[in-house]
Amino acid sequence: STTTNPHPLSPFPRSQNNSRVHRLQLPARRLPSFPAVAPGASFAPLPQRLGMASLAASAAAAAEVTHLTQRDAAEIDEQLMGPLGFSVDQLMELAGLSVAAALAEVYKLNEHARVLVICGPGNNGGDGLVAARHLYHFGYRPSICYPKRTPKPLYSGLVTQLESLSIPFIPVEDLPNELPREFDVIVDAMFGFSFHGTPRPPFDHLIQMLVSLSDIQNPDKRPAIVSIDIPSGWHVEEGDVDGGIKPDMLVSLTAPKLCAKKFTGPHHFLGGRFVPPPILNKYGLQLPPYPGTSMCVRIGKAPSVEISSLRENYISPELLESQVMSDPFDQPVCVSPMQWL
Ligand SMILES: NC(=O)C1=CN([C@@H]2O[C@H](COP(=O)(O)OP(=O)(O)OC[C@H]3O[C@@H](n4cnc5c(N)ncnc54)[C@H](O)[C@@H]3O)[C@@H](O)[C@H]2O)[C@H](O)CC1
Ligand SMILES: [K+]
Repeated sequence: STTTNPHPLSPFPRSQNNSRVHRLQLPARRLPSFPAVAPGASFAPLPQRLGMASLAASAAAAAEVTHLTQRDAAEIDEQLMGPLGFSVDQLMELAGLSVAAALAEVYKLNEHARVLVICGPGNNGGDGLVAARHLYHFGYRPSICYPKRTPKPLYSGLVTQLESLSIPFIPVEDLPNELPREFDVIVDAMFGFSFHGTPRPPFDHLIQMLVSLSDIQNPDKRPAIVSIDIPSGWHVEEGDVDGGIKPDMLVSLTAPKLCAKKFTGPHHFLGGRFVPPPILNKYGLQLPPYPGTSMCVRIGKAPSVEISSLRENYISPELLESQVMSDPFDQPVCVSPMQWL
């Protein structure tokens, strides 16, 4: 045999005949162990091929999506970036792309081009920087507020990339008083699952600013707030315990954290389509399947679609996202919106 000894950190155990077994086994933390994942399918626990009749079952299953503790979220991150071979840059790129894709699904370019991304000092802020770059390439006009920059090559590289696109960085003290007039969407990328305690300056002020915005009742008179992974300032497990931000949209990454159970806004999405079976199995994750090649999937029920919006833009997907199956030949029968007109 030409095989050599495995690297000491190799995740692949030797099989008896001394060849590498390309299946990483992490010790199970929890009971459930799901059947093998079908090739090309993201997640085994939910039915991979849902017909029209099983849409109700799908909605019910959405209610059973796994919610992670703060500790498990951090542990999964460590395993992805340790024995599972990912780099932080890779995961952040996919996380940020998921956020941009989810935002673009809900807040269409023609009405929501002006996006302010407020970035914190950690990886949640990094996700925001990546999302801003993708939004730019989707045609949006992002601006960034990044008051506490992290002096690591990953972050300075992301800043350089954004500067090369002439994306404005707005110092916190120069943020316009009249945010609703200046922006259509605000992305909250301040804190994710490592947040603890109460926010320190200048984030206390920035969070208060978003709280005041979410107090404006008429959604047409204020920018929509999109939180990445955790609504910043919320307790990662308890949720909004202190009159915090009420985002319109939450994009959970990898899996929702416990605080997401308290999210009552209209748009909850899951992103971070990179979770491999060893993590799914070890943590017994129940997650919805991603449709087709999408980087994000809606969790829970979509708000009802207005016929007028379909008439305006009839080439939009004809199905609610939650109805779209991963297999293009397995879509439920749908009446074209043009036939309704
Ligand atoms: N596997 C995944 O799902 C991935 C998710 N990603 C994103 O990363 C964040 C978690 O990133 P992390 O760097 O661990 O932490 P945070 O961004 O939450 O912030 C840490 C940062 O904040 C400071 N801090 C903590 N508490 C406070 C406070 N009360 N006041 C002020 N500052 C505070 C702390 O000192 C640190 O500097 C996750 O949520 C996802 O968004 C990855 O991008 C990809 C993998
Ligand atoms: K956040």
